[in-house]
Formats: sequence, structure tokens, C-alpha cells
Amino acid sequence: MTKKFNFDVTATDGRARTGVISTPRGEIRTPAFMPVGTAATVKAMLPESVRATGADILLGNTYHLMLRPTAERIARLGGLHRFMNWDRPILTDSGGFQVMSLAGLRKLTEEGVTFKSHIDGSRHALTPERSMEIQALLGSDIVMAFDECTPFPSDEATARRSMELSMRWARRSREAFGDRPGHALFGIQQGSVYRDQRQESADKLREIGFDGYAIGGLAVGEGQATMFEVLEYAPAMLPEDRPRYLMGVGKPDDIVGAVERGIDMMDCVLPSRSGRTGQAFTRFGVVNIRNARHQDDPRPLDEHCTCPACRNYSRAYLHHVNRAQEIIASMLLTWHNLHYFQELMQGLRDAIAEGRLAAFVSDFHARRAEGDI
Ligand SMILES: CNc1nc2c(CCNC[C@]34C[C@H]5C[C@H](C[C@H](C5)C3)C4)c3nc(N)[nH]c(=O)c3cc2[nH]1
Repeated sequence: MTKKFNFDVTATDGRARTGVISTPRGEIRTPAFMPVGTAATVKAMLPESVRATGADILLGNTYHLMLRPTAERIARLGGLHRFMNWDRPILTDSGGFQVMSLAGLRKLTEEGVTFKSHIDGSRHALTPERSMEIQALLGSDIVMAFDECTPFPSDEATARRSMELSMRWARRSREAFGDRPGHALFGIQQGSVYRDQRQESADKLREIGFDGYAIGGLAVGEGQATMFEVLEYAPAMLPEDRPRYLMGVGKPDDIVGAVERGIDMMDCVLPSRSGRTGQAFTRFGVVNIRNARHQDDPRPLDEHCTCPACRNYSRAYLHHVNRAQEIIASMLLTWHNLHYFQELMQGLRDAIAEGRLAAFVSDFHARRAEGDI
């Protein structure tokens, strides 16, 4: 196993790339979709099942774990990999994004953010230094710089103040991270939807120097068209020999569009969260299994799919256990959705490697009905 962190691009097709990120805990095939393990678990899935869907890496959650059971306790117990029985790479976000969306009584200063725990009301502080310490205690392989996700919409002046704060925090994150062979620190570009600010942010991150570069501040309500407008120019502002990670994306068609525009890594709660609500993603579009029209349907969700839900169960059964709120409903639909997302990524990687991405993308869109099927 390599002791270092490396990224090798093995083929390109237009702006799209396919490659491999090598880490001491294993390789990550890109473009990669990273399932989300919110509180040290990918909900309704065993780690070996997550691996069976084809995932090479998953996301941990600094904000939740720092509150409960605390990063110090997880470190005492051997780190997050041991704790959650996942021995492959883990990427952890820096916590700021969640503070802004979950915590109460937040106070943001140059130093960082103080907030009240949404669990027990206790007060906490997150700074670049504390975020680096927490992510080191968790033992994550890819650490995210501590940033502020600029809200959307923001006027230019607000976006600039936010981006410049994040860049000062990026430098503090880099300094606090230190030199940890085999571990990577990713910087996060901000600048909202303003091209000049995106360029300044990219230049600042490049000057500081990171192992990978994330595009932050998107998938925050701007809509797909605006997100794609930013992705027409933002990825190319980042070093081409380093992984580019688009945070929080997304629906299958968001993923395809992002990969076409040069993105290598993505994460989203969608496949797992929607699986628990009865939404199944298929190559033909979304099936809402709660709909009464499925109650007598003996067919699988997707007869081309090889996941356990599609191999062994009918839509009628999935409809029934979902309506009855049986635990197996969450297990089967989560497994199916994560399997579908990983199969989509494998299709993209193969298409780029064989120089036929355009055909893959037009076939992807042609198959999909609008709305529920
Ligand atoms: C959805 N759109 C979106 N997400 C975003 C995230 C979080 C990425 N997912 C990690 C996360 C977030 C939550 C939910 C799960 C587990 C854990 C807590 C880590 C994924 C972001 N994170 C940071 N640090 N900065 C951003 O600008 C940003 C923008 C986003 N836009």
C-alpha cells in the first residue's frame, strides 16, 4: 500500500477525467460518488453492504461526532475507521456547513463559529484549528479546510467578505494541519456565482497549496442551471493534476453534468435519505414506491439492476414494507439507490476511459422520463 496520497488521471474525454486517488487505506476510482455516513453510520446499511455497492470512500461528519460521542472518545477507541468498522478511506467535512444549517445561537467572528448543540444545548466553538484537531482525532484520510459556505443568494459585497474570510481560514487550516504523510487536506473555493471572486479564491488556494480542491458554495438553492453556469468556468481555475470535489451534489443528472465539466468527486445525502422516504432512482427516472399503483406489481424496481432489492423483491413487496414502515424498507431502498449511484459512476468512468462520454450522456438523458415512473 502506498504511504502517500496521489492522484493519477488515466484518461480524459473533453473536460471530463477518469483516474485513481491512491491513499494508504486504499484506492478511490474517479469520478467518485461518496456515500454519506452522518453519525458514523451510513443509515440502514452495514459497512460491508456499502462496500458491496461499489463505494471506495465514504463521508464522516465532524459536526455530529464532535457533539456526540465527541472526537476525543472516538480517538480513545481507535479512531473513526475502527469505530464504524470501515477500513477504507474516509473524508470528513470541516463542520462549518452543518453549524450554519443545524446549530442554534450561532456567533460568527474572525476566530470561528460558536454555537449551541442541537442535541443538548451545550455551547461549542469551531475554529480552523479546532476543526483540524477534530478531524485528526477522527483519523480521516481526507480533511476539509474550515470554511464558511456562502449563502445563496448573496450580493457581491457579502459574497466577497465571506470568501475572503474562508481564504484566511484556509491558510489557518493549512498551518494547523501540519505535515501528515498519507493524509490529505483539501481547500474549498468560494465566491458564490461571481466569476472574479471564484478566480481570486482559486488563486489564493493555489498559493497556499492543497492536496485537492473543493468547489463549495454550490447546491445551496441556486438551481441546476446556475450551478452549471459556475461549473462552466470554476473547475478549470483549480489545479488540473489534483482532485476536484464538488460538495453536496447531487441528483443523477447533476452528477452527470458535473462530471462532464471536470469534477472528480461528489457527495450527497440524496440516495440514502430519499431511500428512506421511498424514492428509488432507476435508469428510467424516479419510482416513488409509496404510490398505490405499485401495490400489485410483481416486477422488480428495475429488471436490469443486480442489487438485492431488485434481484429478490417485487415492487408490491417494497410498497408494502414501506407503507408498513418496516425497517427492511429503508435497508432495501437505500441499498438500491447507493447501488444505482455507484453503477452510474462506473458507467461514467468506463465511458470516459473509452472516449464515448457524449454517447453515454445522451443515452442517459434519452432513457429518463420526467417525473415519477
Ligand atoms: C447539499 N449542498 C451542499 N452541501 C455542501 C457542503 C457539505 C457537503 N456534504 C458534507 C456533509 C454535510 C452534512 C450531511 C452529510 C454528512 C455531513 C454533514 C457532511 C454530508 C459544503 N461543505 C463545506 N465545508 N463547504 C461548502 O461550501 C459546502 C457546500 C455545500 N452544498
